[in-house]
Order: sequence, then C-alpha cells, then structure tokens
Amino acid sequence: MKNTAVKFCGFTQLEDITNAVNLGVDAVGFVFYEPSPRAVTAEQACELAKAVPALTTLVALVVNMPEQELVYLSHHVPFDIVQFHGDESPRECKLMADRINKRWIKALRISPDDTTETIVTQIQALKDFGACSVLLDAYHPDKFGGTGDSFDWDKIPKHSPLPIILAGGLTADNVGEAIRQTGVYGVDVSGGIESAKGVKSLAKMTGFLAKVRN
Ligand SMILES: O=C(O)c1ccccc1N[C@@H]1O[C@H](COP(=O)(O)O)[C@@H](O)[C@H]1O
Repeated sequence: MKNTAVKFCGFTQLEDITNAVNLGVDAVGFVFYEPSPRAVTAEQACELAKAVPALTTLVALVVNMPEQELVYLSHHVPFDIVQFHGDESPRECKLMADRINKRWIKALRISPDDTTETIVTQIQALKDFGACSVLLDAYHPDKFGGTGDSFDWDKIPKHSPLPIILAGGLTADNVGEAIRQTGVYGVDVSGGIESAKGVKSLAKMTGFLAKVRN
C-alpha cells in the first residue's frame, strides 16, 4: 500500500509549522496572495521558513503574480516549489518557473462543466510544459481557492499524465474516502485543519494525518 503525500497549506504562525512538521507532514505551503486571509508577505515567510527543516518541501502558492514579484519572492524566501493557483496558462507557468529555476505545480479548478476527458487534456498540456504535478481544486466563481468546497471526485482520471494532488474541502471526515475512491498521489488541505482562518488546529492536523496514514 503506497503512502499518500500530504501538504498542509496557508500557514501564518511559526508554532503551527513546528507542530505540522513534528506530525510528519510532507510539504507546507505559504499563500502569497494579498486578498487571502492566509496571505503572508515575503518578509513574514522568510521568518516562518526557519521552522521548515531541510527534508520538508516548502511550497509558494501564488495567484496571477507578476513575474517581477515572483523573482523578488524567489530571492527572499527559500521555497522549493511554486504552485500557480490562478489563471496562468501552462506556457506562462513554464516561463516564470524557468525564470526562477524552480519546479512547479499548477492548480486546475474543476467546474461542473469539466469531464474526465477535459481534465486529462489540461493535465497533458501541463505535462508538455514541464509541470511536476497537478493540483485539482473546486471551481468557485469569485475565488481562486481556499473555499472549503469540494468537487465531484468521480471525474478524477484513474490514469493521469501527471501525479495528482487532490484539494478542496478536505477534512479528517472525508480524506480517507477521498483517497480510497481516487487513489491520488497526494492531498492538500487548508481550511479543514484550521481553528480560525490562517490558524491551524493541532487536533485537526493530527486527526487529518491519522486518517491519511490509516
Ligand atoms: O487558502 C487560500 O486562501 C487560497 C487563496 C487563493 C488560492 C488558493 C488558496 N488556497 C488553496 O486552495 C486549496 C483548497 O483549500 P481548502 O482546503 O478547501 O481550504 C488548497 O490548495 C489551498 O492551499
């Protein structure tokens, strides 16, 4: 039985990162998107990154960030992977990731109009442009992510061109079923492990990881 990789996203507090790392999370994410209640600045992220040990992946989540800002971010925050979570095209993702010499993930926001076939086509395009993984999140008309909404997991391809990270409305109550049903490579959660926006709950992080590992 393979282990499912786990990313916890949207950290704003040093202590929460330390707790997540001690619980054995694979990756932690910082949100660099000002309208988000979980947003951090490059300066704050630089301090928070001190709690991330060498073998835990640090992910920078950005939404339609101008290239110059991303370059600035890459010079100030020691992140490993950039997660594009906006309207960036595969080509734009590649160009920006190449500019900062980082591996990248692209979030696809799955709408009711999407089918397994449209999802596979989009994932193939990301692969062709060099993405290392794809993240599938729920579509929301006014928000880019972190909505707590999930989507129809039946649409997730069983044979994907890239490893799939599932996100959107995951909690300790549904993550076990999500993994059983989809067999995804990894899961990503923000709201489902919080006590308040941007503040993680140790009990919820513990419960979430227990359900993934079991
Ligand atoms: O967390 C945010 O505020 C956010 C803002 C803009 C884009 C993405 C955002 N978060 C990511 O959305 C998914 C799902 O989050 P949730 O578990 O449903 O709360 C996840 O990748 C978050 O990191």
